[in-house]
Amino acid sequence: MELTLVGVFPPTEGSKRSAPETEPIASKRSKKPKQSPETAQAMTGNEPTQATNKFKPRRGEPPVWANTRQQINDALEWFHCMQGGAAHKDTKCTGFLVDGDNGDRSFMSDEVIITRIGGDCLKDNLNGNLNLKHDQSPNSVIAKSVMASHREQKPVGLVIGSKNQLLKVEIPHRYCVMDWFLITNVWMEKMGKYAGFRIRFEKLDLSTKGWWTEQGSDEPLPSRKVNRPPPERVCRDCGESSLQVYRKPGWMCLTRSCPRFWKFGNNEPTDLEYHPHFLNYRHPRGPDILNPGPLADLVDRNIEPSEGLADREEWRGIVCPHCRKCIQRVTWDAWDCSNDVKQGPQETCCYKVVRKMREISLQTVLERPKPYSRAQCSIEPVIDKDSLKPYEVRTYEMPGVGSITHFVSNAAINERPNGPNHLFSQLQKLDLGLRRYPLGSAQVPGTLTCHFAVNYGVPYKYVVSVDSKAFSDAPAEILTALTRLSWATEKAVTRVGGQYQPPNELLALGYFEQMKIGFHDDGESGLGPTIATLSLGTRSRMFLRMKAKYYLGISKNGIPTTDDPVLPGCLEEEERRPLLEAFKAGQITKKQYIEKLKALLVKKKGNAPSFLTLVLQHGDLIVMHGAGLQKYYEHSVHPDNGLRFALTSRYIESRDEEDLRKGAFTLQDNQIYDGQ
Ligand SMILES: O=C(O)CCC(=O)C(=O)O
Ligand SMILES: [Fe+2]
Repeated sequence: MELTLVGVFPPTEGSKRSAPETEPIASKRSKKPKQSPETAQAMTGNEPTQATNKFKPRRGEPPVWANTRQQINDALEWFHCMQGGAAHKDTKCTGFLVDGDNGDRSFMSDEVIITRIGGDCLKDNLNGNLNLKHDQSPNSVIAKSVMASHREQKPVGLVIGSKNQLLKVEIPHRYCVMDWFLITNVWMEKMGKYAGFRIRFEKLDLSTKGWWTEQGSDEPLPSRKVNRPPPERVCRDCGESSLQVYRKPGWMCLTRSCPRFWKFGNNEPTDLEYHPHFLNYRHPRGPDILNPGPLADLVDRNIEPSEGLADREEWRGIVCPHCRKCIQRVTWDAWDCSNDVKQGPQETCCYKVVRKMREISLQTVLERPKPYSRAQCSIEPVIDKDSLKPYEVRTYEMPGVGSITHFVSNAAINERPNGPNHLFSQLQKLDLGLRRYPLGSAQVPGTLTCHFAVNYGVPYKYVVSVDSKAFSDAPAEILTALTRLSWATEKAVTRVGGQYQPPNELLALGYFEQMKIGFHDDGESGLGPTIATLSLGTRSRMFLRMKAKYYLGISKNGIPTTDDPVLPGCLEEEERRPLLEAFKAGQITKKQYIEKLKALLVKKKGNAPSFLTLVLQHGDLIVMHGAGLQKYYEHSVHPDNGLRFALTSRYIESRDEEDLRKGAFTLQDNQIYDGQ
């Protein structure tokens, strides 16, 4: 098969023509070429956008669809991509989304799509369009992966989003899988001030019409229309060959480094019209193109065993064999088509696969731990092996901020009745109601957490819209964990001279293989300054770092942090401290302080490195104490591969009687933990 790459790399020797033409082709033409059905449909890509009442009847239905990005991401292995248009795997582009803003000159016909490669853009506040902020680099991951799939003729799965304005038919769901396509051309064009990549896709299977075409629309174009490639010319300045993408104004050099790049005569083009051969040409399908197989696996998972493990496969999404929606694993024990944060009003599918967990032995999750490089630690702990024996207690003091106390467990503690081993086994058998919730701070709405959670006691912000369960209705194991957490909280707080407040809330998190909790803080108004966590199951690492706004001293939008305490280890600490002191002493005004901070910190970006990494083993307890730890710092936890539970308790202030009732509990004598 012959696929053409134009305007990006110098073509190979063989593809250069010896005698470049001197005049642009189009200027020699006197007669306007006849438009093919395809070009008549959308010649420039700037046609009016579709209005709801103008939709034409659609030929078919999408083979797979989804309401959120994460649903497709979870269910289709060729579309692992939460942001941006292009999904890639092993340095090749595997999937591509064509949604709202595809840029000027976007084009879509039944079999050909021309769009741009996303990224490197800023949003125009006036019209919401995305504009390039600099030239796109051929070395970006996305450009390289697109070029690799083009070069290797690797079919790419296309997904269309309902914000797309180029189709004449209604797109029935927010995201709909189209079909496999080939990337036939990748080239550069000027888009506003800067140059970016454009990409042409061609439907792989030309023998059938896509579901997105108009009912009764023409069958595939006759061969005389599709076997004429667009003209190609060699630039007299740079000697590189470029295809003629545009009939109007005519041929232009598409080599970015050439002085004649994107110029017709001496000017940049203003009025562009695609060359009909560029749109209509269908690249011959050679024997090298590998059949990518079905777009999705449509197996009914109910024919499989009803018990599962906690491995990665178990929480991948599946495609509903009834309605073809991508279903996420939202609850601990089921794939359920009706369980969807963004369900549409017409959705009635009740397909469900119940998967109880087969008990996983502690031994299997504890064996073969991953090798770690030395844990990062810029604070030396005070180690106490005696006073709370058999625990070893490591205290990390952060003056003015708080402290972190790590109770290191061991086999003797873990094996005791009602101890960590017993809890790990029991939590697998109980129906705790663990589920993934939408992330409040997600950049992509509808994104679910990468772990399961359930809240007991006084409601906590984590479970935004969902009620917490009362401790009086909780299984005994939850109270058993709570008493251990209360014990650790009291010991840790009193050791650093703090005031102990018994916890009244417990958040249980469950992690399957490759799940984690990203950087966050546990701060909430009314939240006490102490947070205790019991780790069960596979080993994990807890990372702590300064929040970016305190580390950099400036927000992402370039606004200086005015409540900046200038924490030890922050960026430009030596310059920021005297500035803060001068401001506090009234030597400079707030305005001057902000201006000086801006001048010092403008362009600072990125995240703080972790200053503390704690390795949490089965049975260990961690207590974070001090409101400053949640205000200025954030933490994340990455379990090794395997099953893990984390039970975290806090004290939450509330005046709501119902909430307080949920947080009340009574313990039997044998439930009280004595530290053994
Ligand atoms: O999994 C863990 O150990 C941490 C849990 C956590 O950070 C939280 O519940 O807020
Ligand atoms: Fe947390």
